[in-house]
Amino acid sequence: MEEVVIIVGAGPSGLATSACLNVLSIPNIILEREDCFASLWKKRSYDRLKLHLGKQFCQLPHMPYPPGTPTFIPKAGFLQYLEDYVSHFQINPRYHRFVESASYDKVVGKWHIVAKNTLSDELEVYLGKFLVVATGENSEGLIPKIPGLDSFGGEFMHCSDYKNGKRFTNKEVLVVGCGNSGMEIAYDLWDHGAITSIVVRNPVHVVTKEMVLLGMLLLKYIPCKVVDYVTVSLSKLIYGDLSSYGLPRPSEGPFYLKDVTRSSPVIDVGTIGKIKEGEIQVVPTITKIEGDNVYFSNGKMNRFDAIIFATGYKSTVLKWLKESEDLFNEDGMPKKSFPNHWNGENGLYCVGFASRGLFGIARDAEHIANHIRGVMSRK
Ligand SMILES: Cc1cc2nc3c(=O)[nH]c(=O)nc-3n(C[C@H](O)[C@H](O)[C@H](O)COP(=O)(O)OP(=O)(O)OC[C@H]3O[C@@H](n4cnc5c(N)ncnc54)[C@H](O)[C@@H]3O)c2cc1C
Ligand SMILES: NC(=O)C1=CN([C@@H]2O[C@H](COP(=O)(O)OP(=O)(O)OC[C@H]3O[C@@H](n4cnc5c(N)ncnc54)[C@H](OP(=O)(O)O)[C@@H]3O)[C@@H](O)[C@H]2O)C=CC1
Ligand SMILES: O=C(O)C(=O)Cc1c[nH]c2ccccc12
Repeated sequence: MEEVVIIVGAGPSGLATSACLNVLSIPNIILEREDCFASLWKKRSYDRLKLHLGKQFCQLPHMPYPPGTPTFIPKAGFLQYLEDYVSHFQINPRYHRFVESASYDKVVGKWHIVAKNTLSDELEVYLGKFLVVATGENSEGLIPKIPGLDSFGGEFMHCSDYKNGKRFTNKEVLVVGCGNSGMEIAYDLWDHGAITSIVVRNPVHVVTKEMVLLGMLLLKYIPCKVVDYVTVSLSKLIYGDLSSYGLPRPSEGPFYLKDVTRSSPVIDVGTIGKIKEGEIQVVPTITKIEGDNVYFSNGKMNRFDAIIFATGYKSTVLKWLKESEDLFNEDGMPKKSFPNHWNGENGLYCVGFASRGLFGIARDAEHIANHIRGVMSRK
């Protein structure tokens, strides 16, 4: 099958790119390994998830949210928006297509893509002048290697498999990782009556969603240093010094760190209050696991029924994309820094790899579609 543009992945990134190309009347197809679009949101995220950035930072190109949409949109509202987006722009991803390899054929000047049809188990070949990688920064969950994890007697899972705390009532549960997933899942577990602990191994910024919204608006007019000063001051005012609870603040500011290290500040959903009340325990790094017992770097030990690893994700693009040295590093993330991260050679692009959430995705998609139009009009 031959197409002008082949997009791999039907998450918000793939959908946004397809919409921008459709608006420019540039033919394109999306190949998606799952049976639906936005599979991360539909299948691999917990029930209580809400968008944590204000709606103005979460819209895809060419379609604002309808009037009356709340500032912070729940998962179901975001999925409804995507449903409307897909039907409005007549996007029809090809589902059950697991892309296994993509390489550039210099002789014919086209990308040669092999996808497994997971329904028929047959391999299909697609040819495209342009290839857009939209498989995301969260393609696979990361579980760290911890000595003795294999011996753990209870249940353990990555947070992408966690839905809610219903079956953990009265169970001793350890959450590993204090990013936004870990912190919110710890709250959800507590809310369902689990005896909850969370591993925090490094300093972390704690903010409210309103502070992030204010910060994002201010960043348009004021230098990052000043915005960070305002944000940290507000955080100190609201949360105080959390180091005695095991949550010291980093010395660098939250927006600076987001920019430089890609790590997001924790947007508190109530977890901090529960930590202060002693309802959720903060524990340091795990040193080893023996059976049901987990040992920590402070020499203490506790038994747990379950462990939820909220320890981040990885990109899987290097598993299938050959000859991508100019665009991706060995972690499958862009080599070039923002804002020049999205454009490779031979018609190769990536969308959604700038760790800038949905507004970063919208920006990449528009750049890519316009660039493809430019290349096509020069030929
Ligand atoms: C829990 C969570 C909450 C988030 N909340 C927000 C938020 O509130 N606001 C915000 O701005 N950002 C948020 N983000 C960040 C980001 O906006 C989302 O992760 C977003 O879904 C990324 O979109 P994407 O299309 O790049 O990747 P994904 O949504 O991960 O989509 C990638 C798609 O590619 C498919 N795929 C992968 N490999 C292959 C292959 N080999 N062949 C075919 N298909 C493949 C996957 O099945 C998937 O459907 C959140 C991230 C997470 C993990
Ligand atoms: N809309 C929303 O409400 C939500 C948004 N998100 C977003 O999704 C993305 C992914 O978030 P998330 O899933 O939290 O992943 P992150 O990568 O943001 O966080 C991973 C966390 O795990 C910790 N960690 C990693 N390895 C270990 C280890 N071996 N032992 C202890 N701790 C460890 C990291 O700590 P360290 O810093 O020490 O490496 C970090 O705190 C982020 O951009 C986030 O903002 C996620 C959830 C909800
Ligand atoms: O959910 C995330 O972490 C995102 O990538 C969205 C985002 C972009 N810039 C930010 C700054 C503070 C918190 C979240 C984000």
